[in-house]
Amino acid sequence: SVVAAAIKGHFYKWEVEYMFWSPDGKENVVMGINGRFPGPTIRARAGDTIHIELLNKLHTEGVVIHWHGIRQLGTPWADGTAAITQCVINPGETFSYRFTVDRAGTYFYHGHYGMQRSAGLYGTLIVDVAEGEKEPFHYDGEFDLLLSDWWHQSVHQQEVGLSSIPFRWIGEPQTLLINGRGQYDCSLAAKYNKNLINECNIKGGEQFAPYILHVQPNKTYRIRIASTTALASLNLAIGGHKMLVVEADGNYVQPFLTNSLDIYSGESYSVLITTNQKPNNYWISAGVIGREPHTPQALTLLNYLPNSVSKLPKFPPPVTPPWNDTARSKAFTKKVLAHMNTPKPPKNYDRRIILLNTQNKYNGFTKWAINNVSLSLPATPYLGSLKYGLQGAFDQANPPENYPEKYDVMKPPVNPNTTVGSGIYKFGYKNTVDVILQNANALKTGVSEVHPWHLHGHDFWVLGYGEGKFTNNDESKFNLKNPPYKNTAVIFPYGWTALRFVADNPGAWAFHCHIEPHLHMGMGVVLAEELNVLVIFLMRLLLVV
Ligand SMILES: O=C1O[C@H]([C@@H](O)CO)C(O)=C1O
Repeated sequence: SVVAAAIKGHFYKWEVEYMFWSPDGKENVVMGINGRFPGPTIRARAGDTIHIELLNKLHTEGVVIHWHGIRQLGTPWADGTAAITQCVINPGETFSYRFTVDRAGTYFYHGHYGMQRSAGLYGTLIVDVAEGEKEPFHYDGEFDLLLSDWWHQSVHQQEVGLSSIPFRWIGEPQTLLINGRGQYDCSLAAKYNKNLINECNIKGGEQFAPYILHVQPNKTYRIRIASTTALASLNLAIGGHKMLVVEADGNYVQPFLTNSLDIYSGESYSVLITTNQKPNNYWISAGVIGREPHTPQALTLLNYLPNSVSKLPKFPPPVTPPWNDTARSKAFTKKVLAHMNTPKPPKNYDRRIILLNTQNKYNGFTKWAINNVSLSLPATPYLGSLKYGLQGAFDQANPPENYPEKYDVMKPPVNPNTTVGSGIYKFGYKNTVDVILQNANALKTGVSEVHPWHLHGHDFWVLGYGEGKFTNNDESKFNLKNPPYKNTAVIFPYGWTALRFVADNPGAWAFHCHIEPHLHMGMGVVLAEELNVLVIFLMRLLLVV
């Protein structure tokens, strides 16, 4: 009965529908769950089973939900990726997600069909350590911040723009949101420069009222920060307080102090702060880096009790570092190293795949391609096609594992024409795979963008980052001692990022740029791991039960 109670505790009935909402003070339509935006927070303990019965109440669209950072060990069908692990849930239909959250950490969930994440289909997922276990650090209280970006144009308009000739880019977001709350056309910090922008007239109950962090003096707080932005890379800072970074993507890291935190879409971090400053209020700000910003900072308050929240902090909000200071961003990213108890990477790899990231054209459409293949998802989900051997369901040829040696990553593509395909990379059970993500120049001369790559079903070790074209000599610089163990890693402009993972989770897994419009334009690949092993695993399970 204890077991039954635990399972019952994590049974949720969710209904997804569009609803009117004002995330930033301007009424719009968002995707809500059970009438809420963002969706409800899931909180469980490591080892627990989560069971979500998802009813699609959208009238004309399918839906799925992906549990970002949860590896789905032995449950590939619960990963929630449309056309990869499942058919979309049709309007009026219910689908049951049942999976184990095997490891404590900061995670989130989001739509993984079309651009539904951009439409607001997301929420927080926190896994606490198992009963009787302890975190490797102490804290008195906790806050969870889910960061996102918001456009006033609907995702349908955005999507039509991306797939039109001429191409219409979505542009920069209107507002940055913290826990689904932001302010458009007014600022919480207007008092510092009155002539520039209006002060927000907020009473507290509004949908766009900031989520304020109320703290007691002289305590330690854990702030969990996850980014589900559609586009923006962010830098977050807390006035007057240093942050001790202790977790990244569900794994503990070697703690390090920082004044500000870079966070790319798909990443999550935990930081510890100590409220040992003068008992005033302080600004928490998040601003755009990596792309030229046209969006004001997201703002909220660190409110030292018993101060009123209306007491203005002494200093204006922290200034976001220059968006194009990539040297600073790289230095920050390289500080993220594994905690000593993290699993170590195998010393050698069985297979190395080099993935060239380029922006190209296909019949006049603007696309992103990997080794000159822009991903086009098939009608039948890969997981089923692989299990039942449906050879006609997707391209059977393996996609290329490298790109032409003469390709100049520093220049726009000489031949910008790409191909479109649905082929997959297949791995033997427990193969150690190295992936080199190679960035390049986009279509326009002198432009190379930041792309955060996210892997489903696994964590990978980030063995290194480098400039220009990856060569075999770069391998000698790999960090095999304490590489961070993550599920999302960024590639910097004109650079490469080296990852290693063990293909030990049978299934069909998405691996893609976490920028929503980029994935939609084909910036991803699909990996498949030995499904026969899965059958064996299930048979064993049946024997045990
Ligand atoms: O995919 C993208 O398209 C635009 C630009 O390259 C063309 O308008 C942009 O900034 C992207 O990230």
